[in-house]
Amino acid sequence: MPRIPKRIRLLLLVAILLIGGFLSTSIASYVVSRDALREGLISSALPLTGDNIYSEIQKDMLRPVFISSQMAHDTFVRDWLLAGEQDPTQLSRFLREVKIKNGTFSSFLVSAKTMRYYHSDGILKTVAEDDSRDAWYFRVAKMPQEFETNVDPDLANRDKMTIFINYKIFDYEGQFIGVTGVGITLDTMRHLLQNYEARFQRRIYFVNQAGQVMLTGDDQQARTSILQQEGIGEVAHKILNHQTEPMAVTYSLNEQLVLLNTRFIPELGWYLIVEQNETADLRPVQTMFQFNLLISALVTLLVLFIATYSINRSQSYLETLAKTDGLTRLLNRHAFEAVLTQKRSELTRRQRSVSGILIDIDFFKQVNDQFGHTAGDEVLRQVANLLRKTARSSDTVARWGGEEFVILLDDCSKAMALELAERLRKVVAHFDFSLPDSYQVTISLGVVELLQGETEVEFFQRADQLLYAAKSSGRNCVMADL
Ligand SMILES: Nc1nc2c(ncn2[C@@H]2O[C@H](COP(=O)(O)OP(=O)(O)OP(=O)(O)O)[C@@H](O)[C@H]2O)c(=O)[nH]1
Repeated sequence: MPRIPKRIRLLLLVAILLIGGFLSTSIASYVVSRDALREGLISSALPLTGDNIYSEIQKDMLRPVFISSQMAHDTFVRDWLLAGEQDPTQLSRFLREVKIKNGTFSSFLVSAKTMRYYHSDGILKTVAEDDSRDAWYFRVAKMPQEFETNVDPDLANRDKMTIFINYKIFDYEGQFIGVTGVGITLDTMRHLLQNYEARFQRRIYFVNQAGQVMLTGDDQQARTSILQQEGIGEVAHKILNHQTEPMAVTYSLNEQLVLLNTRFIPELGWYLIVEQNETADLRPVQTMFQFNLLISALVTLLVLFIATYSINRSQSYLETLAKTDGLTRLLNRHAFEAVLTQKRSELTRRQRSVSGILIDIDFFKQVNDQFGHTAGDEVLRQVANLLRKTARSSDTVARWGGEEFVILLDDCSKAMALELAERLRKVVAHFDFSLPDSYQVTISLGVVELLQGETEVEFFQRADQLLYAAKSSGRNCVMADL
């Protein structure tokens, strides 16, 4: 397996740390927000809707109870019953008045003596104990409490589902003499549900104790049982077996979570169900999550870009530092050797000449001794500058060590190298180094051409010998082999 460079490994590590960090905080904040939202819906929003609807229902139910109570205590009603139900039109008129005045759907009275069922248009029927549709009357006649609320189809109104307030009538001695009351349709409640559904984007409906859907905001909705419905069917038993406190239940439908709050409404004998699919509410949280991820990705890219840029910069700075001679800013010996190695390998592949010039400042010790080390350093810097300026840009100029320099001339014959060496010698010899007593610095040079198969050591040995020869010949001169 190829080794991954350290720099790439570092960048990978930074990327993994950033992505890991960002991902974990984004996911954690998403989960916290989602749970808080879910918790808010379950523990407060949905129960609150249930509470509101329940209190509105109670409010709506109180008025008919009050009207029914007044009817049951009306002296005309009681006197009319006790007088033997003489003129039914009188009672029908009374019932019609109540109905119109209070805007109820129907009004009725059943006499305990004659078993006649009166309504606003006259006598509807005679109730019979064996008729299941009249069972309500016999239940009310026997019940201990004064009134009840009952939901039944209205016989007088094409069997429309109606909430009846059944109020018992007693004579002045407290004897039971009949049942009266009013019926209100479920339309008011349906409007209530529609209103809440539109306002809160929640589904609100009633089911009876057998699980059958009794009333929804939408009139057309099928009256199926929740026991048979997909999703809610799983929790239907739990809902229908609970009649005390409001209860929160969740179920999933089409891979989405539905949050549900249910409460039993004793006045109706129905369960009020408020449910909400959390997906719509979660959308802003999901959008925020996606936005977080986008920002994280951008920040990660930016950090990686800055890190790559800084690493590259500091790396190239270190590389330059490692290759450069601190005093003269020329290449150092180590870097020069690398260039020479490369040129040698190229030489074997391509037919071209590579030459070298070894340069030494004459009597440099004297410069140091006479003018001090600082002046000596300045001379080194100036000689380096002269070499750099005079050589071609393709030539490699380096400080070989101490007061010695070397130039590698690519694609350059010995003759051309000799020419350059001579030019260098003259440039230095004529340069004003601004030393006291008009002291003139000179250089000696040895010129060699790199031979095929020659080692670096051999190459430098030959150059060194020529330089030595130049020194021996009186300095300030160039020596090249034959
Ligand atoms: N100021 C300064 N002096 C240096 C530096 N490096 C080497 N030298 C000095 O350069 C001098 C070289 O002296 P030698 O090798 O005796 O040669 P030379 O005096 O130049 O005499 P020839 O080479 O025979 O002409 C020594 O005194 C070193 O201390 C440097 O970086 N700065």
